[in-house]
Amino acid sequence: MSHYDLIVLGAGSGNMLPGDDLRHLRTAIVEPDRFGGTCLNRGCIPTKMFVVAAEAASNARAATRLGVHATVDTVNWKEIRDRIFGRIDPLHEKALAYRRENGIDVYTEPARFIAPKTVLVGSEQLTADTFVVAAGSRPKLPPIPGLSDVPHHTSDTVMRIDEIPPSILIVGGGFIAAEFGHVFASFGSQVTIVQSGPRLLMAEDEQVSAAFTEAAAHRHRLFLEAQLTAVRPDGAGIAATVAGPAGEVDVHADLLLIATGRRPNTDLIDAAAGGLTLDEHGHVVTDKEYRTGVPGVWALGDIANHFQLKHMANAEVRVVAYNLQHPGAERGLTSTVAPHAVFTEPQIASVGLTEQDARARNVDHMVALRRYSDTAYGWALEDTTGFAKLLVDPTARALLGAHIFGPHAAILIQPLIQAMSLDQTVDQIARDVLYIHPALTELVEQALLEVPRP
Ligand SMILES: Cc1cc2nc3c(=O)[nH]c(=O)nc-3n(C[C@H](O)[C@H](O)[C@H](O)COP(=O)(O)OP(=O)(O)OC[C@H]3O[C@@H](n4cnc5c(N)ncnc54)[C@H](O)[C@@H]3O)c2cc1C
Ligand SMILES: NC(=O)c1ccc[n+]([C@@H]2O[C@H](COP(=O)([O-])OP(=O)(O)OC[C@H]3O[C@@H](n4cnc5c(N)ncnc54)[C@H](O)[C@@H]3O)[C@@H](O)[C@H]2O)c1
Repeated sequence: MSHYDLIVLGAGSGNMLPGDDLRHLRTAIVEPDRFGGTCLNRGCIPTKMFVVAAEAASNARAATRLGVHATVDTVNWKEIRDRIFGRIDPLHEKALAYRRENGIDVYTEPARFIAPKTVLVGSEQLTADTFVVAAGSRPKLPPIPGLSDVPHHTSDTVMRIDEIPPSILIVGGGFIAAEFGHVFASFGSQVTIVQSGPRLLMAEDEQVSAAFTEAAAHRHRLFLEAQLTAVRPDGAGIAATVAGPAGEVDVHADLLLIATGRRPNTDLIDAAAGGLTLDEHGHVVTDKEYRTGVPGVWALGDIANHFQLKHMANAEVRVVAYNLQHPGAERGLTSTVAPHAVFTEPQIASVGLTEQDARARNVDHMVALRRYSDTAYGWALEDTTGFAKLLVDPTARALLGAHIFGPHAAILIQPLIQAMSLDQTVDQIARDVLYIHPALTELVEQALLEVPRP
């Protein structure tokens, strides 16, 4: 049995916790897989590196409408894949060696609680005064009859395949379906998406979700309000029965990708044996300062929250690191504004309330909308579908939510996130700030100017 001041379970976001300020603590990190966790190894980073390559192919094809006649001769998947993972894979060994060189004990088998503040790692029992539980989440597999008998992928494995599949069937209509649909379609695959809901990206503002679903229908074969009721081997690929409003349809695909959400790894760490309380979705329950119900045990990231976003996990690490150093003066996140982006085509970014949220919660609101095509740079781009939509409190004239659908949405939304976080009014950010002409940021300025004045 070894005892530590601090044990961190999971070296995804958890690996950022032991910094200079906590160097005096005798620390262990338990990570059975790769340092960097989901985001670095099989999430944000590699997906966006594939998206960069997808955009290069997609932009080359789209340039024709501007009079630039380029063709995409070949997409060399192996070259793209090996370049991406050739950059990512060495980082694990470096991070692990760095931790060990700096006096941190690293355990490379999974941990599971056997009692509050006691974990079993391999055959070794570890105890600590302080635990930070950051063991993340993993893909959830739906109960599709026949699934265990056919080859299938999740986001964990699909980026390591050897060839671009001529056709791909994606089950699910969320972030991962939208991003991988874009990547594989840009690389020449025929993409079919089977989504249980009536639109793709159902959690987005309904106008964004509807516009994206319409755009996706031009690129992919879509089955909405549909389920896979059976799947079986078919040559080197699979055949699936898709049941939807139009009845049952058989679909063949060379590759099957399941993207129906993720579940927290609380079962893997036996959170219950550790005395941790779980919510109805299996997440560890914490207070606003990220304390669990067990004194000295903290939890952060995907295992503890519903955001499932890396910038939220990063912010939580900073808060927990602060709280470990300031007993009695703990704090929560300084901003409760949680933005996100979907790196698909067209790009999507969002912060705050959607219009359907505002209606459902009876929140008094005004809506302002500006199209890309009505701004100078959007006009130059000849964009036909993009828009920025704002929800505004008519009394406080503060932003309640912002949703952008179109090129560079993830960057364009940043001043609006700033405004919400810093409690600026729409009038301040519309009129007290200069926007560079004719940059695309004028979309944000002009959307703000569309907000009705009292
Ligand atoms: C395909 C994909 C794309 C994404 N893209 C984005 C994006 O663009 N932007 C964004 O903000 N977010 C994105 N995300 C979400 C983001 O990756 C996660 O929110 C983030 O990585 C969560 O960090 P975490 O530290 O909580 O978990 P993780 O990074 O998953 O780290 C948890 C670690 O715990 C380890 N672990 C598991 N079991 C045990 C155990 N028993 N004992 C000890 N350790 C254990 C795991 O091996 C893992 O390394 C994406 C996710 C996916 C799947
Ligand atoms: N850009 C980003 O920030 C980014 C990118 C990728 C993933 N992520 C994170 O990863 C998480 C997981 O992504 P995801 O796309 O797997 O989940 P998701 O929760 O975004 O979407 C899951 C979708 O699958 C559908 N679905 C569920 N069961 C189904 C079934 N049996 N048949 C057909 N459809 C079904 C749901 O209607 C939903 O639309 C996200 O919540 C997100 O936080 C973030």
